[in-house]
Amino acid sequence: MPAAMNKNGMVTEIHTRIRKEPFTANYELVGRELGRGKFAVVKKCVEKATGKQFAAKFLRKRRKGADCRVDILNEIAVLESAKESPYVVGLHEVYETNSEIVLVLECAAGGEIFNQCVADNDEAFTEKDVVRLAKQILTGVAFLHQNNVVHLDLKPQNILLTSVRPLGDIRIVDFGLSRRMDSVTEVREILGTPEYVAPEILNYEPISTATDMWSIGVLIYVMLTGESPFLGDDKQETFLNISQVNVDYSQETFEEVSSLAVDFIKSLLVKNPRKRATAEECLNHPWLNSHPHSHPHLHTRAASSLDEPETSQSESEPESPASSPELGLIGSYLMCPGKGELKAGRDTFSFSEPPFPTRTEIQQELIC
Ligand SMILES: Nc1ncnc2c1ncn2[C@@H]1O[C@H](COP(=O)(O)OP(=O)(O)OP(=O)(O)O)[C@@H](O)[C@H]1O
Repeated sequence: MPAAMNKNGMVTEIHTRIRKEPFTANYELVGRELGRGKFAVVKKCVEKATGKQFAAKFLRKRRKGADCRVDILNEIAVLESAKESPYVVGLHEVYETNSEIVLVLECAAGGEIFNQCVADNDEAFTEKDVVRLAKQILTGVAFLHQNNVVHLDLKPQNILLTSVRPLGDIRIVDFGLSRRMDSVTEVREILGTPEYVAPEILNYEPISTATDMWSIGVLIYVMLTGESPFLGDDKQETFLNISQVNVDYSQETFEEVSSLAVDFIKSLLVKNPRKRATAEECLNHPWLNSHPHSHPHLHTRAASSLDEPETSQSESEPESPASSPELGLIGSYLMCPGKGELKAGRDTFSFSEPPFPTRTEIQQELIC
């Protein structure tokens, strides 16, 4: 295990200088809030010295009564390790006050791809757009995986665009749940978005880079159809759909979408993580090297079944839920580098149990 990594797979050694002067000495906040998450507010700002625009992410250090500074250091360390990738949001500077850490990030002015996923007009993606953006997402994720980082929260709200018109390039954001996979480590708490989590998360089985690949399968499904493949009427139904890999591949849902695209998604929404395509394998899939027509705009039917996130403009309480309901699993996960041979001894989550299994200790055996 690298020296600066704790047993939860979090890296705490960073190279960026943490500035202690007030953030407002060097930046001016402009315009409206760009977004918010569970513990952060993101606002547009301008660097006084250069006039350049950035996105300032204000992260609270105390969350639910606990000091979470190490989690923020981990997020910074992951951003540092991915700075060579054009598809991972750039980190410019870091500021710290008694209560907050401010990450000054490259501003992705086009916002979340979520907006195009729910669009029902000419703002919606064409299949050609999705092919181009999928290549970028996979190139970014392949870079993370080559560097032994797993994102663990890939969803349309965390894939941003540099511009909307013309359609720009993607930037992957929100490394708050990311972990290093350099050695077998344990993760105790997984907070994610129910619709995007892989079956191994629900079953408390080991996490690997394949866990991200499941989420990419869901993401591409949503980008092409405007529908969320596993979303049920409640969390329990969503979990059941995920666990049973209950996916609708009907022609009606994939109207105007090529069969190569469906084949691509099928290579990712596979229950066994070892049988799921890797990012590298995906990049070689014929769909990504095909040339679908640029029209029509996809899912121009009635708006999709996706939950629209509430983007609150309020300044006050960053802990309020921002997007679709969160998943909160407290468990014990093993993280396995690569696709090692895994043997998990956990009995499967029963859906007669409450929707949030809270088992704290699971015996697992790992043969890598
Ligand atoms: N660099 C950026 N440029 C523009 N908008 C951004 C940027 N970073 C984040 N945002 C916006 O702010 C939102 C919240 O940011 P982020 O997901 O990083 O916060 P978080 O608190 O870690 O979220 P979560 O609760 O999902 O873990 C994003 O979904 C996006 O809409």
